[in-house]
Amino acid sequence: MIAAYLFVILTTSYLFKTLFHRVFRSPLAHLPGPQITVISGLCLVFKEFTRQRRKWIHKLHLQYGPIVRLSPNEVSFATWDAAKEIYVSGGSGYDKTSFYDLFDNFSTKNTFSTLDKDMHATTKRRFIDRYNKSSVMQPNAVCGIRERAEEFVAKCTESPGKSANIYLYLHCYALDCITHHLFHPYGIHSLTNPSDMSKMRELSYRDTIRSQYLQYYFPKIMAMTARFKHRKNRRGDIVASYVLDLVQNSPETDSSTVLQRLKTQKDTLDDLYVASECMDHLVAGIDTTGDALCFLIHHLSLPESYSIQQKLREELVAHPIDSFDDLPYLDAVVKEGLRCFSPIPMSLPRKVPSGGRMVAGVFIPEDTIVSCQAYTLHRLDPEVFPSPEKFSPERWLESAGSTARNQMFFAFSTGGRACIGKHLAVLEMKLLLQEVYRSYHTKVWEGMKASMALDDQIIASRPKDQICSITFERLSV
Ligand code: HEM
Repeated sequence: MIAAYLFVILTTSYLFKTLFHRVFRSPLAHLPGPQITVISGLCLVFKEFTRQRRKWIHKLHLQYGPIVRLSPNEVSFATWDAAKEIYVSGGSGYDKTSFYDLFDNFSTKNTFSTLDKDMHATTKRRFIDRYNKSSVMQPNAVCGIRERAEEFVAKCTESPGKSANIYLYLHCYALDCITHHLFHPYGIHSLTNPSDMSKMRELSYRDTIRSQYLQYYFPKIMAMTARFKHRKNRRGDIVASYVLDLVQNSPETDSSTVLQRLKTQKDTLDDLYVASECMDHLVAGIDTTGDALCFLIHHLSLPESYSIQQKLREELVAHPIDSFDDLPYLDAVVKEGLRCFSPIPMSLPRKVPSGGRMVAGVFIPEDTIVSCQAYTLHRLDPEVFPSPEKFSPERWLESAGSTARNQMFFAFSTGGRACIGKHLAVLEMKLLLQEVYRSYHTKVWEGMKASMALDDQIIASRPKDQICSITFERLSV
C-alpha cells in the first residue's frame, strides 16, 4: 500500500515538474504554434500515425509563419536562414535524430542512417566519388541509363493505342538504373525480364508507415516482436537476399560500380556493412526517382500542360541527343517538377547540439528536434515562388530572384548530408524525358480513375493509388 502511495506521489510530482517546465521555463513555450503543443506531443504523434504530418505542418506554417512549435520538444522552420543553420552549419549541420535508426539494414548502420556527423563523413568518403557528376556522366554510365530509358519507352508503347501504367514502369526503370550503377553487370532488368518485376513490387508497393512509427516510438517492444518473425531485412526479403548474395559471393563487377569501390577499400569492410550500404542506395534510388518522374509526366500529360510539352519537344529536337545536360528548358522542367512534386516533401529531423543554438533568430535549447520540409520551403514565401501551386518551368529561367529560388530549392536537401544520388537521379530524369518527348506526345488516359494525390509514407510521398495511366502518341519528327 505504501509503495502504491509512493508511486502515485512520485509520478504526480514528476508530471507536475514536467508541465511546469514546459509552460513556464521552456524557451519553446513562447514560439508560435497551437497551445496544446506547449504541453503535449500527442497531436504530432496522431498526425504521424494518420499520415497527415506534412500537411499539418504546412497548414501551421501558413497560419503561424516560418517558425512553428510542433510539440514540447520539436520545432519546424521554413526559411533559408534556418535551413542553412540546421543542415549546413559546420559542413553537415546538426546530427540526425534516432528517427534515422529506422533506415538501418541487416541491423547494421549505413551512411544514411548514421546519426553522428563525424562518423557519417568517414562512411561517405568510402564511395562518394562514384556519385560525383563526373563519374555519373561517364559515357558508359550514360549509355547504361539511356538503354534503360529506351526499354521504358518500348514497354509503354508495346500495345499501340492502349494506355500504360507508368507508375509501374518508372519504378522498374529506377530500380534497373540504380542496380546498374551499384552492381553492373549484375543489375536487375525488371523492364525486360518479368521475373525481376517481383523485386520492384516488393519494394514499391508496401505500406509500412504505421509499423515504422511504432518502431520509432517503441523500439524495444518492436525488437522483441521482431524476434518471432525471423525476417532478414525489414525492407524486403527477395531484394535483401539479392544484395547480400552479391556482396558475400563477390562476383567480378564492373570497375565503375559502387560495390567494386566498397570491396576495394584499404581496410576490409564487413560484408553486412557493405550490404547495408548498397541496400540503402538501392532503396533510396527507386521510389524517389520513380515517383518524381511519375508526378512530372502525369502533370505534363494534362491538357493544361500540352504547351509545355510542345516547348520541351522543340528544344529536344533542335539539339543533338548528347547535349541533354545543356538544355535550359529541360533543366527547368526537371527542377519545377521536383519543386512541385518533391518525392521527399517531409521534414528531415535534426537534433540541436549541446548548449543550444540560435535558429532563425530564436534560441532553441539543446536536444530539441528541429527540421525544415521541402513541401513548405517550396511554397511558403510568395516573393521567392510567386503562385506557388502553378507549375511554371519558366520561373527557373528568370535571372531576377534566382539566388533565393535556388537556396530555397530543398528537394535534395542541402549541406554535407544532402542527397548523394542527386546527379544520378537528375541524369535518369533528363534521359527519360528526352527519350519520351523527342518522339511522343503523352496524354492522361481518359478512363483513368486513380488518384494522384500525395500519399505520405515514412519520409517519401507517392501517388495515392499507385497507378498512372498514360497514352503515348508517336509524332512524326
Ligand atoms: C529524385 C530523386 C531523389 C530525391 C528527390 C532525393 C532526395 C533526398 C533527400 C531529400 C535526402 C536527404 C534526406 C535526409 O536528410 O533525411 C537524400 C539523401 C540521400 N539520398 Fe537521395 N534522393 C533522390 C534520389 C536518390 C538516388 C538515385 C540515390 C542513389 C544512391 C539516393 C541516395 C541517397 C542517400 C544514400 C542519401 C543519404 C545521404 C547522407 O546521409 O549523406 N537518392 N535524398
